[in-house]
Amino acid sequence: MEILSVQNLNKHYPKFDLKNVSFSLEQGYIMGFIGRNGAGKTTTIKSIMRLVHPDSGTVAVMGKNFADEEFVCKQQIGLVLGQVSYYPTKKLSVIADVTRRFYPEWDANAFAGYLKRFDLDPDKTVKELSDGMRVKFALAMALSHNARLLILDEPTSGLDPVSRDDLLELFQELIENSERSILFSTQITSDLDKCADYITYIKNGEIIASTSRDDLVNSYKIVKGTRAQLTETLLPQLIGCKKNDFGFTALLRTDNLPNADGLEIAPADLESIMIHIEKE
Ligand SMILES: Nc1ncnc2c1ncn2[C@@H]1O[C@H](COP(=O)(O)OP(=O)(O)OP(=O)(O)O)[C@@H](O)[C@H]1O
Repeated sequence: MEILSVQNLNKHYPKFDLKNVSFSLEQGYIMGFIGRNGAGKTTTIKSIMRLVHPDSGTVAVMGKNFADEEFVCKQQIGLVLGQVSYYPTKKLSVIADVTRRFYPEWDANAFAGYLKRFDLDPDKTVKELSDGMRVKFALAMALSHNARLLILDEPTSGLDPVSRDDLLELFQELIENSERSILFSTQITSDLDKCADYITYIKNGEIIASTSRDDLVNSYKIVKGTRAQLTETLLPQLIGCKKNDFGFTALLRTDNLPNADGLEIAPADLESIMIHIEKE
């Protein structure tokens, strides 16, 4: 079942446009949302949640139109925005007490269980938590109102590699029974190599790919060659070609491999795909 469907979202800012953003996410999967700084990831997430008003477009959560049934849709979503701050001087237990009033499905036992599991002391204040603990606290809250869709804006930024790995393992565990899905934006593409089933890639406010990670990665190759191998036929097919004194490195669509005879060919990963596409 489609847990999230985004169709033709548009949002105009004086110096930026989100243009016809469309993608969808099935239940039971993790989707990574990538793009350079300023590409429009947060604006997309905020437009989905109607924290900013999109100029046009529709969002559906489990088949329900978000604009028509905002309350019902929001019950299904756990949103964790970057730099989760809440009220720094309030205790976790107090914040949870306020939050639970907005969620009829709030499960106090589940909340206590997640606090224990994430090693969070309810008597601590938010400012006493590390960045990783703040993300975990936000997740504990989202999971305690039984959110089916977790939308996380850069949840792993600012975390050390071990805490990031911990969190990625948790994400995978959270989708294990196929009831939940996770959409998370990140700059750290290696995190997505580890856990994302799907990738949505936004560039200058436009979605340039939304597909399975494997399909995306397999549809490109990294090619290297000498200057002499940079022929007129090959050149237009190279994406983000970087030249140096000895030769060149570029991205090539796998479909165009027949034109790469004699070149050194290596698999692409998300980072190299992004770097070459952005350089183009
Ligand atoms: N309230 C606003 N008013 C005007 N412009 C805005 C507003 N919010 C965001 N923008 C602009 O929209 C563009 C996209 O910003 P957005 O925060 O969505 O990018 P992002 O992909 O999340 O970037 P980052 O990875 O740096 O967080 C930027 O050029 C930003 O300056």
